[in-house]
Amino acid sequence: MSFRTQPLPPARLNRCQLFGPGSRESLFEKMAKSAADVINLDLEDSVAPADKDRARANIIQAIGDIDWGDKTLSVRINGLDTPFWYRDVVDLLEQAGDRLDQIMIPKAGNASDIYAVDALVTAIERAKGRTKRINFEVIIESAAGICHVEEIAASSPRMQAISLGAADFAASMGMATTGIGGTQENYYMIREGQKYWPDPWHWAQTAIVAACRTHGLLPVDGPFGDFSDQDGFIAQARRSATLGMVGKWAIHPSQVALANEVFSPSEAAVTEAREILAAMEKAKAEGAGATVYKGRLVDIASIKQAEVIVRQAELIAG
Ligand SMILES: CC(C)(COP(=O)(O)OP(=O)(O)OC[C@H]1O[C@@H](n2cnc3c(N)ncnc32)[C@H](O)[C@@H]1OP(=O)(O)O)[C@@H](O)C(=O)NCCC(=O)NCCSC(=O)C[C@H](O)C(=O)O
Ligand SMILES: [Mg+2]
Repeated sequence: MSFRTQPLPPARLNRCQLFGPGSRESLFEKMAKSAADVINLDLEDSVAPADKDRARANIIQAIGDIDWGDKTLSVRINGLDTPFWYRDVVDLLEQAGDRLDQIMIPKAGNASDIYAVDALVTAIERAKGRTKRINFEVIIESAAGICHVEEIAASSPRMQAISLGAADFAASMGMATTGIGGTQENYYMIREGQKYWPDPWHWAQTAIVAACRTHGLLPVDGPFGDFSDQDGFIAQARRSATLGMVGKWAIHPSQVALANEVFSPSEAAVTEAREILAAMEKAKAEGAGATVYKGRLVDIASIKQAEVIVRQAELIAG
């Protein structure tokens, strides 16, 4: 164990990030009224090139006009490989009000990408006297991004969260699929004639979780494209939660409640976590570092595991 203690991530809910194209302003009020913790207004891939200017103007207007409640409000800018991203940053930082919390940087390939956006944001904040710091969230969705995920996580004090973008990630990796997240038909094992489908996203998710946990960020699972497949969404979200991710994107309103449900610990889980903490308090008072709870070992590491669940429950309770 390093002598450095692992930093805690930002103490805010991030169970569901609801996306909507900046060019569909009729969706904005509905997004604001949804039960998502984070709203992502999109300037990137859900907006056609010809609509970029209009989408930017819509978003800047909506940031000030709409009551976003206590949600985290984020705008996804265009990638650094496009001619659009600098105008996104300049217009947002010069014209949008203080309600904007975060910029999402897509297709990050290395720490220098974040540095470039940070330099521009910092200059505009100073020039315009913006006192509220704009935070960053990043999407890992390329081979370069996953190779450099740890340096990206460490790249700026503005960093709050990293998501996996399964669609662009699959394309960049040359994966033989057009599915966005979830089980992939041809990714299977055979044992005694039975097919079994492992999770092709597992390793990338785990790398993101490790980088985020090392640097005190929120690891988030990205989109699940087939919004008619609720069971598929839940299965993917449960796997992500088990691996340490704190939430998942919704690309349709029908996915919001599913994400909130999966990433909120159940009453039974919270009760059990509190019971483990109580059992360990008792053990400590008796001079023991381990004890038995419901027939199984619990020890000092179990305290930390239980605290993860209790902390999340406390955040939800407000
Ligand atoms: C996917 C959609 C295009 C579907 O839109 P639509 O056909 O209008 O859906 P429905 O008719 O089923 O809508 C039912 C009602 O819900 C409202 N609605 C629809 N979408 C949203 C939304 N995003 N937020 C809030 N409300 C929404 C409709 O207006 C209907 O309302 P009503 O008539 O009052 O009943 C659309 O959902 C959509 O555009 N989704 C977001 C797409 C997006 O932002 N994509 C970008 C993120 S994913 C990505 O980029 C990939 C990633 O980067 C990677 O690489 O993996
Ligand atoms: Mg993408």
